[in-house]
Amino acid sequence: MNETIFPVAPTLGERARAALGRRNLVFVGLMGAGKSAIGRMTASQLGLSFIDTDNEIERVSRMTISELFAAYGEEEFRALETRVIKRLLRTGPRVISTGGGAFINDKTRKQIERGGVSLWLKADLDVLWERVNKRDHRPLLKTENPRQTLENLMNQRYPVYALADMTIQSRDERKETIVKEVLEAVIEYMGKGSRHEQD
Ligand SMILES: Nc1ncnc2c1ncn2[C@@H]1O[C@H](COP(=O)(O)OP(=O)(O)OP(=O)(O)O)[C@@H](O)[C@H]1O
Ligand SMILES: O=C(O)C1=C[C@@H](O)[C@@H](O)[C@H](O)C1
Ligand SMILES: [Mg+2]
Repeated sequence: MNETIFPVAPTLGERARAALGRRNLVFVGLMGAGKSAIGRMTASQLGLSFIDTDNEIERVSRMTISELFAAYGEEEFRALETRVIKRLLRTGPRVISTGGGAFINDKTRKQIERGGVSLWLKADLDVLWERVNKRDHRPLLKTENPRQTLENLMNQRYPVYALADMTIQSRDERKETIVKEVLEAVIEYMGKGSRHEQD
């Protein structure tokens, strides 16, 4: 019997994986933007491993983020975060979801610029608040008016997150849809005159 073999078109994930090459894909953005949830699903589509820097920091320090802030303060936490991210970028490629403040730190942001392509998951205050107000494990939001604190962080940080290579709006939409947009953005960014084109 004659068998006809049809060429199989690569999936969106496979095309994005090829476009990414040896680069890490690094998710940045505020608490609740979806970096962990969308990052994990994106990694699975790309066939890459996934790591969340907050989880990795908790693993290596054997302390929770809240405990680290309480025991050593934010500055020490940032120094640890910088070290952890540097190591993760060196041993990729992988998908890395960063803690909300990582990209704001100049040193960490420069590392990410060198070792990865960055994607800002941008979200409105209402979306973020809806997602973060259910849990109280975030030390920076342990204030009298956490919604206002979140808004202040948006005002301070959004100009810096805007330096990321790509931006995708995180909104009340199925996670699968956001992941698809992420993969399309990677293909477009890596293909069209990105600063990583020659890598
Ligand atoms: N598109 C979406 N639709 C519905 N829920 C979402 C969507 N994206 C994320 N979420 C949910 O919002 C919550 C916050 O998301 P996630 O933990 O991924 O945010 P994060 O950016 O990693 O926050 P943090 O910086 O605090 O770790 C989670 O419960 C997640 O499942
Ligand atoms: O936005 C921030 O500065 C933070 C976000 C979290 O992911 C944690 O990294 C920590 O709570 C600090
Ligand atoms: Mg997270």
